[in-house]
Amino acid sequence: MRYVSTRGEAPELGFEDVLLTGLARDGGLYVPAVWPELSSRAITQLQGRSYEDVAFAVMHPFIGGAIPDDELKRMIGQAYASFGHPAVAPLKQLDDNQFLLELFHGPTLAFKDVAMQLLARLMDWALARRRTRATIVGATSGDTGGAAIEAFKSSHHAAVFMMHPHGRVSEVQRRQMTTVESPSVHNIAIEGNFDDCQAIVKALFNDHAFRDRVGLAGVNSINWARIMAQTVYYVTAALSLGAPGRAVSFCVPTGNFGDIFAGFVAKRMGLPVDRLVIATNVNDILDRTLKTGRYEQRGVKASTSPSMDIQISSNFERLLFLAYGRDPNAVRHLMAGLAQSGSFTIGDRELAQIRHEFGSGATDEAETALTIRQTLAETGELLDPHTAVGYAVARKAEASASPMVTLATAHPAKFPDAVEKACGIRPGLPPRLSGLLTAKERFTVLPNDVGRVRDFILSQQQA
Ligand SMILES: Cc1ncc(COP(=O)(O)O)c(C=O)c1O
Ligand SMILES: N[C@@H](CCOP(=O)(O)O)C(=O)O
Repeated sequence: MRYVSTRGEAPELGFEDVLLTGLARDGGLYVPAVWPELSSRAITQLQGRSYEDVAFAVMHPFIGGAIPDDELKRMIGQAYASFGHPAVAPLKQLDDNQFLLELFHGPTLAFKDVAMQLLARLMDWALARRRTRATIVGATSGDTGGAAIEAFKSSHHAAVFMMHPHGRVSEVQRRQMTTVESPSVHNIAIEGNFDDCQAIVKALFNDHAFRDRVGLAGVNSINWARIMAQTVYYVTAALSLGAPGRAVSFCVPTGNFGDIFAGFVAKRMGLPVDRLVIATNVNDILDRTLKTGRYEQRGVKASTSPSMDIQISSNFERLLFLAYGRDPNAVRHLMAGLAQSGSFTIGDRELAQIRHEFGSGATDEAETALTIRQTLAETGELLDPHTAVGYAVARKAEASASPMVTLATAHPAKFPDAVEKACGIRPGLPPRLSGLLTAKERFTVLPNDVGRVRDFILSQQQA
């Protein structure tokens, strides 16, 4: 499989290079040059198979011959062995037509574990094979950071520098990052929001001298392998609900647009997906974009679903590339507009195409809390605020014959204050995390300044 940049000015790469490269050298994001096909026959053959078997079948075409089959199977097996549910991503029925896809059974209780547990193994394997080291720099609004640190904390080949917005993640999320004791883990609290952190990551990738000097790598959804691994659970969910004979819709709590883009990839491959519904919190840029055609940044508002407090959705660039017929000139033009004025307008034809594939909806804070309360009363299920945003939108989405699956992206125990305030119940952490709230924290506060972050990374590497 070959991969191309959305901005068309970086070299085409194979899977292993894409895995270790992160952002393309032209500032774009890598996407496969063609979509592998998941035929009806192939989907039928996956019925009744384990998560690990489906993962191998779905991901193999993206990896091609880059990793021997037995090695890939071993890494998939190890990645999901630590999950607290044998199905890895179990499906739960809430109502006649409403389902939850529980993606929080991994070690850090959020959907990020699903891809990150595998990504760390793939990257370590590739780095060991090349006898080289990587410096991972990431940005998190709360969950990517914890998942990455957990997955890479024992890596012999990578150091992790993770930036989170200072004071804007939940205490559990922060502590899952800052209490991990490992010489190769460095936490940076940026005096800014998630968009600032992500902008610093991209600026460091675009500093080619720095990038080459430290062997920069990415574990955000910039990295194609993250999207690839997230595609798998759309397939397992659809299989459970009757694919290939029955189409399924998905409603996805959305921030950086990586998770729902993975669903779009599954659809492009041939999975019978009916609607893909983008659910946003008060940071509703994507909902507004779908309704008006104008992608327009406004200030990030802090919410009870902090992981979705994002205004610049990195992966939307991948969708634009596809909507514009894989035209990198169009993407460069739109991204230049975003950099200059904080906005761009999508062409009528392209907007119609996007609307054909995606629906959208937004919820405010009151509706999120109400959804937590009502869902508990009606079904006994305790939702985290991100999942509640998704479920609120799923229930409002236009009626469709297909089952609607909301992605349950985090465990409520990661957001005990918000959940307790909404419904009076304070969810407790699992026993294995009982020491989290008293463990010693380590992090460095830095201003929202790429130069200061660069200097910090270099100083830690020399130390
Ligand atoms: C719990 C949770 N839900 C939803 C999202 C949004 O996912 P994405 O950024 O892939 O759109 C995130 C952050 O990524 C998250 O941590
Ligand atoms: N919500 C995310 C933000 C980063 O998203 P990613 O999918 O690009 O890693 C988080 O929790 O950190």
